[in-house]
Amino acid sequence: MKVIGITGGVGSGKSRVLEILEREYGAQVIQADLVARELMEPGGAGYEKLVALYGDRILATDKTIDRPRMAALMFHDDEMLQTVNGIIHPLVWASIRRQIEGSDSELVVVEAALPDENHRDIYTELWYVYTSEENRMARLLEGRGYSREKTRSVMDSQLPEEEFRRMADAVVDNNGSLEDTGRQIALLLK
Ligand SMILES: CC(C)(COP(=O)(O)OP(=O)(O)OC[C@H]1O[C@@H](n2cnc3c(N)ncnc32)[C@H](O)[C@@H]1O)[C@@H](O)C(=O)NCCC(=O)NCCS
Ligand SMILES: Nc1ncnc2c1ncn2[C@@H]1O[C@H](COP(=O)(O)OP(=O)(O)OP(=O)(O)O)[C@@H](O)[C@H]1O
Repeated sequence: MKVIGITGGVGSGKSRVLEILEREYGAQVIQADLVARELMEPGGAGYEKLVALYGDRILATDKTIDRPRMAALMFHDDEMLQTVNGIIHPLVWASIRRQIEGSDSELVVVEAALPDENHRDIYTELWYVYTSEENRMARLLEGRGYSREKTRSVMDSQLPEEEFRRMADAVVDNNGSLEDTGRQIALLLK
């Protein structure tokens, strides 16, 4: 089994790269963001811990976690960011490891915006999806309706580009068309 990690900053195109790997190469896809989301639903292992710490400040009226509100708090408060990461990330990595162990797929792809040196052993290879900040900003404003301010605060909460490059085994440049990105992926998988 080959396990490829896909990392990169917010809006760099990780999900698009995942789609190509799933559609054209039959990869099984695991997304850390989605794993975290499930853990934070009522009944999930992370929900009680976060609610015990932050209470109504992060809850919607139906008692689910109010994600836009939590983003507005967390991406502007480094202490909260570190605390949430400390609660959620160990649970996310444990879940990802279990899913890989239980998989019989030849190719598994793990999308993680936040690569962690301590979990590098999960991947056979780690790819960094590189897109300039200007292009990411433009794509997120247009494609996802993010505000400039939200995008900036998430970017500032993530690793700097040099760190991503240092950890990665390969770089996929997604500044051009998706066809171009697809060609780079084909070469990397040769
Ligand atoms: C704050 C939350 C509720 C905001 O949810 P929302 O639906 O608005 O955004 P979404 O989850 O799509 O994330 C938006 C962008 O921020 C990035 N991001 C999310 N969490 C983090 C974090 N802890 N540090 C840096 N970037 C992050 C995502 O990769 C994505 O690029 C959510 O991001 C969250 O619960 N984060 C903490 C859990 C976490 O670290 N998840 C990331 C993968 S493990
Ligand atoms: N090569 C490309 N050309 C044009 N638009 C693109 C390209 N790649 C991605 N996009 C668009 O940019 C936006 C961000 O891409 P995507 O959702 O794949 O990023 P991501 O890295 O998965 O984001 P996140 O970190 O939030 O999970 C989307 O609207 C997507 O359609």
